[in-house]
Amino acid sequence: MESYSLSYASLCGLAVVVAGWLLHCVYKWRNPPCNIGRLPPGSMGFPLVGETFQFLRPSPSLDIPAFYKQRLERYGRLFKTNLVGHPVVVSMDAEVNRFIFQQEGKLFRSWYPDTTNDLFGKESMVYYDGSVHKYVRSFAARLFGIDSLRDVLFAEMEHSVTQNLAAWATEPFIEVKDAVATMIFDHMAKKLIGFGPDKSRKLRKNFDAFFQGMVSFPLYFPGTTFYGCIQGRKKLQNVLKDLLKERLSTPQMRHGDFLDEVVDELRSGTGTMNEKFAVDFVAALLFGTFATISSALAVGMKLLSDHPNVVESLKEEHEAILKKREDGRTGITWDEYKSMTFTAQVTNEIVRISNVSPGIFRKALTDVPVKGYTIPAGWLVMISPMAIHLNPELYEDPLTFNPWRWQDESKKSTLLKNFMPFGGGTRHCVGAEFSKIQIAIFLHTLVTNYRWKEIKGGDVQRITEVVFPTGYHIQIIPREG
Ligand code: HEM
Repeated sequence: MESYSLSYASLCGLAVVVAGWLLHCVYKWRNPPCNIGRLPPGSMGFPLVGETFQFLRPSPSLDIPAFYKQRLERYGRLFKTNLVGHPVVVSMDAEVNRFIFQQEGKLFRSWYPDTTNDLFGKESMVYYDGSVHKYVRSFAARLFGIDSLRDVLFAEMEHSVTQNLAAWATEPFIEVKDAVATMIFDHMAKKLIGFGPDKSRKLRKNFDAFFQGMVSFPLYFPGTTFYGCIQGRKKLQNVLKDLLKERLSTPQMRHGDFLDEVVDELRSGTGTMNEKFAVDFVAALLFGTFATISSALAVGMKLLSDHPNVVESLKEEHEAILKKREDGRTGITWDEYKSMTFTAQVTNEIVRISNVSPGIFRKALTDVPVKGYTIPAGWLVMISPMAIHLNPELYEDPLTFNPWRWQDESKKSTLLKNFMPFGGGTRHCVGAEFSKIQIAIFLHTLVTNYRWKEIKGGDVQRITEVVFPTGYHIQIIPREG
């Protein structure tokens, strides 16, 4: 009896110690240390998962999700949280964002959560900084820089858009995001790795679940979104690795694609690029081109369908361009592209509302004071372009698709100052101009030759970018006359 009470007492004692230890851990989790100053307000959520599940909950409309709205009301434009185990300061403050962009490699450096690194590779472009980063950007500019865009890609994009729209017009309907993604992927798979449509479409299947992985919880077992993503990435990497190996073993054979240049670089012996990086780099470019623009254009098509007055103004601009042509030419010139003022305004509105980038991540290299708070060394900062672009103090009536807001010269510079869909500073998006051209050529060819009818789908949700849970299906119809 006595020994029973003793062991019962020890068990109770142990339970108290464990409970105390757990409480201590929870307290430490919820009250992270800050050496100087004070942390921004906010909650670190539950141990291990933080506030990840709240963060991933979509809004059932174009509006900013509740995760941001509630914290904006409670804490203001700068708040702390924990996402997938990382302490993060979320910035919805345009001034703070501009400051962070300018501090790349000084107070902050590019850093992405393990989930993103698992998807894009631990040594992807976002991993490098300083001179290696500069070198990689200049390497990408061989394909996406202004000379290549104007002299090579421009005409190719027009050809690809013309061919695809004509093919879509023979179908009862198309799902916009998927059709645009296929169009861009086919073009880019040819340019980057020399794949024709058959091989390219097989390769793209590996990307299908990929994009969701960027905003999924990193649970790696069969059946989870994250598992599907990583499997897709592995298959993709194997295809690219085998291709690179084959190309390296036959360097004398030229294919007229970007991989030729990668092979030259790897064989040059400068050592700046290695094979592992080359594979991740090409995969990221393949992904970056089609996933981003297809999402933006799907939102763009929905917004245009809902705003026929914008379509009318687009038609006016593009028909005027056709009328001005005196030589019976059919292709768009670079000068014509540069003259598409209203189209540029429409493009701005599409990227402002769609917010394709889920968030821009940086890591504080030291304790950084901002707006009366401290971002401790080692913490992440997540810049949310969406929260800026949908802020009614910066963009009047922000959920309204209004290309004319960009017309007023007196307001334009303020709008542009706060416009950050492509990031900023030394990491400004490599594909920003490519994206704008692709959208302009698409809109030109569409409104001058076709009209369209909504068939099904089109309901939207927003995580940060806008998504269509049941797709968005439209019929493309040739215009008469
Ligand atoms: C609507 C289309 C697009 C949007 C909204 C977009 C957005 C962004 C953003 C916000 C960043 C900054 C990331 C950071 O600072 O950490 C970025 C970087 C980047 N983007 Fe895009 N992007 C788009 C299209 C493209 C395309 C078509 C390409 C293909 C070439 C591309 C390639 C890249 C690359 C390589 C970087 C990394 C730049 C660096 O770290 O220096 N993007 N993009």
